[in-house]
Amino acid sequence: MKNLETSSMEEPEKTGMIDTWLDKHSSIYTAATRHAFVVSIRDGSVDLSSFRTWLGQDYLFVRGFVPFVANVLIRAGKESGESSDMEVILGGLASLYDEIEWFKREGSKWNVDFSTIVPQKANQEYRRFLEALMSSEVKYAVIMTAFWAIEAVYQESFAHCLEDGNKTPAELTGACHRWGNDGFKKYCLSVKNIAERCLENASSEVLAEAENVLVRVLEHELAFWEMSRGGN
Ligand SMILES: Cc1ncc(CN)c(N)n1
Repeated sequence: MKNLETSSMEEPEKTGMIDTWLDKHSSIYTAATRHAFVVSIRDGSVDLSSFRTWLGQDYLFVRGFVPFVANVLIRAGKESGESSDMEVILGGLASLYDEIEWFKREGSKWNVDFSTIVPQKANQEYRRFLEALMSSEVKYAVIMTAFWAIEAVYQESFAHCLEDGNKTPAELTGACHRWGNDGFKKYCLSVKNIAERCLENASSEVLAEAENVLVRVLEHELAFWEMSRGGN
């Protein structure tokens, strides 16, 4: 993913609520970021019909994710109090244009006709969840936590496919680089730092809601990988 680094300065990683929650919910976090489908890409044993299923379903997901990120952007403009939030989110939104174009190229490469694909249950449920998060009742700190988790699962998963010792097939490295690259990692860290800043000032009710939403994102991500591995 390109154009996501808004500054050449390294952003420090802070320990805060999100890391506490990831420790507490480490089994679902690991399940979402080291799923058998991802591991099969890394070890080269991936079933290409599963990859094609993932590709088609994720294309549909990303089209639903665009309005979600646009909603986060609007909220950042109105509610954040930090002007730099908007730049970070705008960078992410802009890169989704490239992402959709990338999906279309991959669709042609893998003979996946997106116009005939219908969203499977896990995809529909995830998209419904995103729609509910767009409600104005949902606090900025909560939506930012969800946004970070959605991006971070892909970053962690695909970066794993590029780590030393991988046997990722050459024709799949493009997908892995899209979310596993360093710029995307830094972007995720910027989003995490925004979420952490908001959580520092949040009430106990908002903290409980953010923790719950974080776990629910991880569950949806896990179900999405499971759906992909199901193939067809
Ligand atoms: C299901 C899913 N989750 C996250 C991402 C990363 N934007 C994605 N493309 N698809």
